[in-house]
Formats: sequence, C-alpha cells, structure tokens
Amino acid sequence: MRVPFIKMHGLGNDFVVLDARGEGLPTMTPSIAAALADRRTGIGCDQVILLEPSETADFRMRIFNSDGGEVEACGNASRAVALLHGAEASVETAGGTIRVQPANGGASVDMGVPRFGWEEIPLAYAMDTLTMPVAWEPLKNPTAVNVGNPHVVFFVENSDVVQLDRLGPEIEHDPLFPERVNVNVATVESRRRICLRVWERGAGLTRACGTGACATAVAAMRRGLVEREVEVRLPGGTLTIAWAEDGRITMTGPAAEAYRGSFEWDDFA
Ligand SMILES: N[C@H](CCC[C@H](N)C(=O)O)C(=O)O
Repeated sequence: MRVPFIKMHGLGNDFVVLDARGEGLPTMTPSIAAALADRRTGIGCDQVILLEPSETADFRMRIFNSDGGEVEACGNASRAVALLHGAEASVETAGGTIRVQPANGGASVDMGVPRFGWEEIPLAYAMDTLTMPVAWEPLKNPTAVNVGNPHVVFFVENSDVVQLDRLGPEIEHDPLFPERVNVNVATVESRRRICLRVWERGAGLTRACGTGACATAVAAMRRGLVEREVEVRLPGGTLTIAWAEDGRITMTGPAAEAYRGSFEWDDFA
C-alpha cells in the first residue's frame, strides 16, 4: 500500500505525519514507527505522528518516539498539526484533549493543566516534586512536572556546558521514573526568559521540545523564578509559554511543513 506523508517540524523538532483521518491505514506498530523514524534507512524524524478520527474530539493525534514507543503528548507536533489542519480544533491525545489554533506561521496550543503529585509524574515512590532530594552530579534537586508526559527539570548556571548526552540517558532510565522521563536542563536568564536544552525520552537530544518548554516554564514559575508568561529559548528557536490563573498552560510558536512524499507500507512492515 502506497502511503502519503507530510514532513513537518516545530523549531527543528521533526516529524513524519501520517493523516489517516480519511481512509484508514494498516495498524501502526512500534517497530514500523522506529523504522520510519530511522535517519539512515527510513524517512527520518524525532517522532512519527498519526492522525485518526476521534469520537471525543475533532481528531486524534497518536505520537511515536523514534525508539518506537507510543507516548502521551508532543507540544511541537501539536503546532504542526494545527498548521496542517488549518483551523481551530480539539485534539484527543493519550495525555488528554488539547486545543490548537493556527496563528501566523505557527500555532497556539492550550496544553491543559500540569500535574505535580509524585504518583502523577509518575515517580516510583513518594517525594517532594518541587525540589526533589535527588542528584545525578552535577545535576541535583530538580522539579518534576507532568504536562501530559513526564518531565524532570534541572536549573543550572549555564545549561550549555551540561553533558546532557551522558546524563540524559542515565536519568531517563533511572528506576525512580517507572515510565522513564524527559530530561530538561534550564538556565533562567531573566524573569521573562529561560534558556533550555532537552534530552527527550525515546528520542534523545532534540532541537526543541514543546512539552519540555511548558514543564520548565511551570517549574520556574512554581519556584518564583519567572513571571507567568515567559520566552523559552531552545537550540531550534523560541516558544512563548503562559500559565493562566485557571491553571491552563498556553504554548505559542512556529511550525512548518518541509516536504511531502510517499512510501510503500510493506517496505517498513
Ligand atoms: N519525547 C516525548 C514526546 C515528544 C515531546 C516533544 N517532541 C515535544 O515537542 O513536546 C516523550 O517521550 O514524552
């Protein structure tokens, strides 16, 4: 079966988007997703995004990391599918229903309400999640936040010098995180600006992570380090994150279509 795809990205965090809202596709599996995501033998991307009909929202977005694992949320892909859809929409995800709104070359996304309970992150045992009494030297005392998916956020003097390629996988796979975790290393530059690098669960170092920007902004706000609206500067570019008094997070930023193509499903199945 010949299958069309749209190659998209949000600040360089890139996606292979399969739109199955009209005619269906064969069943997606972790191994097929990983094969499509392979940058040498497949199309190549950080995440494979599958759009399907939904009974509870305008459509459903399924998210597969490049390791094949299906996960709950993807902020940058939420903006990309908003651009593709071309109108405001509610989107069902495994992490809850979000609302997307295309906005001048990108989108604004209502990411819902963050969760902070240790069992909501989740962690393997009870712990203060605002300043966790743990360390992976030189990183220590992070904040944990669930924004549909699990994040741990470390605040450091200079995020550029952290050896995230070494510490990221060590923390991602630590037994403290039974569902693994996305690892954020942030430097607060002012009360309105944060610099962020992310080791993503199931995908590694990416140029940007939308849910990471949301989790980091909320963590900094909980610590009283920044205002309730901040710019988060990632290697691929900048996102604006606001945390409203009603508890909902809004993320705004660019998204882009790179090219369209097609592939033979059986070549990857
Ligand atoms: N790696 C994430 C999913 C992709 C998130 C990221 N690409 C974003 O823009 O939020 C996880 O395993 O929870």
